[in-house]
Amino acid sequence: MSKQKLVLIGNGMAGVRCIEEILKIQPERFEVTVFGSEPHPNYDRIQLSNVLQGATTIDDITINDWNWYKENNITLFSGETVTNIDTTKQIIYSDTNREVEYDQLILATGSIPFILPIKGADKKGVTAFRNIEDCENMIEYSKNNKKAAVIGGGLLGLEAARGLLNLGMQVDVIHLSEYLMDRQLDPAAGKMLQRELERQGMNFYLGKQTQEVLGEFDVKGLRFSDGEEISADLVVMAVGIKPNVLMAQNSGIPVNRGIIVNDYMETRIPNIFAVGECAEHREMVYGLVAPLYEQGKVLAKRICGLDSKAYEGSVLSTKLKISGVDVFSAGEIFEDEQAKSIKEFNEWNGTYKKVMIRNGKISGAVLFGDTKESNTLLSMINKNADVSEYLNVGTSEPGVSLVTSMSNEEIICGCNGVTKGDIVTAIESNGLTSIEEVKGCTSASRSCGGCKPLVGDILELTLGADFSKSNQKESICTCTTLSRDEVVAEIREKNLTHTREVMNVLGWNTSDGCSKCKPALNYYLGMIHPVDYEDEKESRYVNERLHANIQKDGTFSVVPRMYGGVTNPDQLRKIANVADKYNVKLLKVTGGQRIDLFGVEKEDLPSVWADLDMPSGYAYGKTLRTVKTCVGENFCRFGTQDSIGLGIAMEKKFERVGTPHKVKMAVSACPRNCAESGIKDLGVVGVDGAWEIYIGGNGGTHLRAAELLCKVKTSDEVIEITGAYIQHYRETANYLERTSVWVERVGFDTIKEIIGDKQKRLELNQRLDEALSVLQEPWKEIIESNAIQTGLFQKVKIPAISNK
Ligand SMILES: Cc1cc2nc3c(=O)[nH]c(=O)nc-3n(C[C@H](O)[C@H](O)[C@H](O)COP(=O)(O)OP(=O)(O)OC[C@H]3O[C@@H](n4cnc5c(N)ncnc54)[C@H](O)[C@@H]3O)c2cc1C
Ligand SMILES: NC(=O)c1ccc[n+]([C@@H]2O[C@H](COP(=O)([O-])OP(=O)(O)OC[C@H]3O[C@@H](n4cnc5c(N)ncnc54)[C@H](O)[C@@H]3O)[C@@H](O)[C@H]2O)c1
Ligand code: SF4
Ligand code: FES
Repeated sequence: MSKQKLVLIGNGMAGVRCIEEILKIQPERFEVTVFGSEPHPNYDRIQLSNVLQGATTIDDITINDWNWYKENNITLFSGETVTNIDTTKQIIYSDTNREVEYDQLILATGSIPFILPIKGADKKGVTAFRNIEDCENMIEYSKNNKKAAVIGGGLLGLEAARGLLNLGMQVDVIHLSEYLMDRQLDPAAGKMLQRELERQGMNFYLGKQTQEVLGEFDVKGLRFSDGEEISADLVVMAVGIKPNVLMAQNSGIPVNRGIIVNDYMETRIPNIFAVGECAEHREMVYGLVAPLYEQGKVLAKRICGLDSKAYEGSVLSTKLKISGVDVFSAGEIFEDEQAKSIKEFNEWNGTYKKVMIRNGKISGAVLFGDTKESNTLLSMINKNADVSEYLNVGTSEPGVSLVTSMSNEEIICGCNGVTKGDIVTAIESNGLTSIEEVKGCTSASRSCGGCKPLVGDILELTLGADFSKSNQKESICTCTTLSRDEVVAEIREKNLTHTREVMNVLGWNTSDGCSKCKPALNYYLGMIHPVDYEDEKESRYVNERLHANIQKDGTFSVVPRMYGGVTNPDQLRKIANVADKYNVKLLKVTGGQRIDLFGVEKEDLPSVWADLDMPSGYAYGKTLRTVKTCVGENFCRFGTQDSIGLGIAMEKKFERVGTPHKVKMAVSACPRNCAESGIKDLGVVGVDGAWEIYIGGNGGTHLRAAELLCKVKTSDEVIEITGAYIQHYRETANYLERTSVWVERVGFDTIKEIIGDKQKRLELNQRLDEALSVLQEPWKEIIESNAIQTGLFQKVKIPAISNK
């Protein structure tokens, strides 16, 4: 019997997922043809935000590569748009004049971004944010332009804004409503979100209607309806989307806002179905993958002729994908006569929780600052749980994973609708041992990736001692299948000495590597060959290349070192003189007890350093940042030890050496802990004639208390332990892994055992001393090199060497 011809129009997330579901049920039933306007294989659109934010690359976001189509005998016409459908003859026509017959046809044409119909919207520099090309354009634009304006403070606009900040642009967000994410949050959460994003560097214009894009050919700015104008080199429109239905409509398929479908995704024309953002079901169109994937499952069964449950609509839930901002919203979010809420607001922690109740049932939730309960709440909303169930949920003990107390019905992966029970069953019946295997088997973590940590926790819970998080093989980037440990082992074994050589010898699938692997390889090579390796500056991030921190207005901040946070009148005078001479816009005492000079022009940096004549504080570097100290025995009534002396000695000894990520230390002379030793990568606390050493603390976005490693008597012992700890971290952590994450991954007890071993401690210190022995003061090196100044700081300006 000849196969039925199944044609899919739209090679996006919803359509291709539906084909996958069909292949799972009846792999041989159809001859499948796919048309896609975009010249790419099926990719994860969700991850474009992460690409823009620099957390992943375009190469990493392919869901099904070209081979997948071949392996499944699917004919793919990519970069080809279907222009018309003859619904009587059952033929489709494309823009290359191709004609293809179908027995069954799926429309999955997605949405198109809404572009405000205002004057100037067609100028060069105005873009939407929907596909790979938009993303690449923005990245390209950011290289030569400084100011971006994002119109729309919804999910897409804010994720785009964060990406543009990461790309070094100054970002204004223009929003119609008085508070952000007005479709997903209430005003309280919207305002909290605004404060947090302002802290991250975004600037907001709220309650503003954009009237015109200014500029002759290129964008120069925006004018609002109240007459106010702002300047901009790039304008991103993120004001919503509309279902892409024109071609279907012109072909006579009934359309309202979207293509009208029933509970089985059937349109009103025989043998034509619609799925995804282009479909309108019970007067709803959806713009998130979870409902689209549910629709795809129902349609797959229908098309394969199996009895399927009707699609009855979905509860919407969203999380904002911006690092350091936890926001969750699901179901209904506004109170009315029947819908009441339970609210908890913790101003101190900056957290907010609102749980909505309609007719005694949980009907929605908004979480800000702490989204741990999001999975539990989403499950409750989905099953219409009674409010008593919510009130009886206990909080999990600190340090115990949330998944321990979750029931099997609770959803772990919101995007793909996968429950804890599904994952546990898959692990047990298929012998799965890694997140990647769980992803392949259940689809959990396959879309936005936000549920990965919970999947890891379920593996650990189910496999117990057989599961080791540190054994999870993850390649360092998509240029290679090798993990960090494998790459490091190969560099050592084959004595590789350059990044290019590593890429060639280890069979990289790209010629130049990518933004993930290049700096990582540069670090690993430097760690392995500390004396001979010549640092590849071009592989480093901009702040490290220029030895200063770029600010949102394109100027730089300069932080000279002040050992142990101690300064003197001479240094202060020099800083004051430099501030006057170079019009420094802001002088600020940092959390690390030193002085930051903000607003220095790039070309002035070498002269500023020469005039300061102080060492670099490495405030930009992946190395030791500061050793914060309390006043200690010299002045404090409670101090019994010399915290300042020890802090200065540590800072002088360990400064400049490259580490996988930044390292912060502190020394307090008594348990009152004025230097905050408990939240540092390494913290020292004076107690009864001894020093306690704590490791793995973090005071940043993922707050973590440091753990007590050991107690020693003398300052020399502190320095010896610290040296071993730093070197062990240098040798075993992944590039860009903070000690707080490393300690958890490798295991505190393992680290304690290695540092506790006298011989190993000695060897680690010897290797660290070798690395320390060749380091130079970077500012001095630049001041003395004409070539570096010309190459890196544009204007040739030879500063006078200080006559001190
Ligand atoms: C930056 C960004 C971040 C996002 N983040 C999230 C998130 O965190 N969570 C979430 O759930 N959702 C998120 N979304 C939304 C999610 O990506 C979409 O809901 C999903 O991709 C829609 O799938 P779809 O298949 O319906 O449409 P699409 O993925 O848009 O696919 C439709 C495809 O059809 C093609 N096409 C259209 N017409 C034709 C034609 N006539 N002929 C041939 N091909 C055609 C289009 O070119 C397109 O490739 C995000 C979206 C963006 C842009
Ligand atoms: N994390 C996520 O889940 C995520 C991330 C990105 C995109 N998406 C999806 O992508 C789609 C597009 O996202 P979106 O944020 O563009 O849509 P949206 O509709 O959620 O938000 C658009 C926002 O723009 C505002 N707006 C409308 N007109 C405006 C104007 N003239 N000036 C200023 N602001 C205006 C609206 O008030 C609204 O808050 C949505 O379906 C969204 O769910 C989801
Ligand atoms: S930590 Fe103790 S010794 Fe140091 S300043 Fe505070 S109270 Fe004084
Ligand atoms: S929650 Fe998005 S992939 Fe699991």
